Amino acid sequence: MTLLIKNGTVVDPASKMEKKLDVLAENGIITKLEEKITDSADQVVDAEGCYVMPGFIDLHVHLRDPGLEYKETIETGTAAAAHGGFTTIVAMPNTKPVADRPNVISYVHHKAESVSKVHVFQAGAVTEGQKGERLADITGMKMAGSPAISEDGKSVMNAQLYREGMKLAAKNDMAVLAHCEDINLVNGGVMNEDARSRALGLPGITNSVEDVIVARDIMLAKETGVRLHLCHCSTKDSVSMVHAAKKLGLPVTAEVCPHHFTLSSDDIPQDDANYKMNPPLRSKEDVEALREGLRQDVMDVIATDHAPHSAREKMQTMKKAPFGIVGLETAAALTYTELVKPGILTIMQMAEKMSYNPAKVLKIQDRCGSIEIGKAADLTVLNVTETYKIDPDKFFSKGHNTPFGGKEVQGKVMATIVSGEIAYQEA
Ligand SMILES: NC(=O)N[C@@H](CC(=O)O)C(=O)O
Ligand SMILES: [Zn+2]
Ligand SMILES: [Zn+2]
Repeated sequence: MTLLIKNGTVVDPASKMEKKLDVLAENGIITKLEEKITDSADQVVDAEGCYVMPGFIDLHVHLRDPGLEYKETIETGTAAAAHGGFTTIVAMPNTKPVADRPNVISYVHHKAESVSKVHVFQAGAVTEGQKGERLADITGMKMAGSPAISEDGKSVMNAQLYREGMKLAAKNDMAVLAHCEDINLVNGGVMNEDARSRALGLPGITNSVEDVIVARDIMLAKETGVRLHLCHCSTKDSVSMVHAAKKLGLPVTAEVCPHHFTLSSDDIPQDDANYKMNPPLRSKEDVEALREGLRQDVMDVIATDHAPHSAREKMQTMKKAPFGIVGLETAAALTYTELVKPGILTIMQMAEKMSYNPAKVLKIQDRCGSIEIGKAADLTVLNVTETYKIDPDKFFSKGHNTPFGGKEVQGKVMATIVSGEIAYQEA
């Protein structure tokens, strides 16, 4: 099986090369990178006028399977991933049952093998049932193929228990993907605490809800030596603390979600649960700090926190609806439109934050995350010249819960190639 991508501009974060080159893949591996490849191939993708990027890697996806398939399934979630240019995703463990043991990890991996065109890694929970009482079988989950642990959806509030979990993760060379939220400080909040929440008459979530746990988790990582990856950072002080941790040489990385660098709480037009997610949309000052943190490479990764919910759930008021919005099918466009187009990030930085850096967090950079001979042919062809409107009716995800419907963007995925095969191609 051979596949040839012609006429595109290859963006390779490993060699920092941006150059018009053809790419030949044979049996899933990149075998040629040259100006004009004349070999015949089983399939040819014309990437004229497009970027050819290393396939995007999303460290933060909720696939909702097992148990919450009315929101999403492995089939629909991974189809959405391919549609969004993602070739590898990490699924979070807050399913039903919780992914807290080897057989749930294996269930997701096996099911993905049969129904998914993209690579799927299931993260293991830190504690049994995410109850925060006893550690899950972390070593067993590593043996079942899980690269990371996470209590996403909540924080492990018992720091001693978390510290023991981190030690086990460090021993197993697993990353800890940390959702940072002090559950007591939340105090019933549903959006950022500010003038807008007061105007809407809704209970607020202060920045300290996130910041105190970011500080705690960085100190626990310092003590345990674990690789700590901070999920969905939303505050300016999170950025400062990540910066300080890096200055200390700690193995800390951090992600920002597109909605947090695109919208502030001032953009919430009314009580509409499509604007409800955790952490919440923050102040303009926070948004500015996130953008600056990304620009300066303090913030390493752009991840979606794709959190599908049913229309019925999200029709409710902000007080009642669950937290979360979908993200797989809007992330590339929002990143290009909000960050690359205005010159905040280069296209190379986009490739780093959406592919190369997440590959390093998962320690799979020997296989993917870059465009080099011998690497997996996991590639995303991105058109950035055409302007279009985001249309949730075109999503492959079951979830249509997004505040971005109708938004004009640039950055359309033309083809997603996984192991040398076309997983998605724009008609
Ligand atoms: N981000 C969200 O608002 N929701 C996530 C949970 C999470 O990521 O914390 C979900 O599972 O729905
Ligand atoms: Zn979370
Ligand atoms: Zn999440």
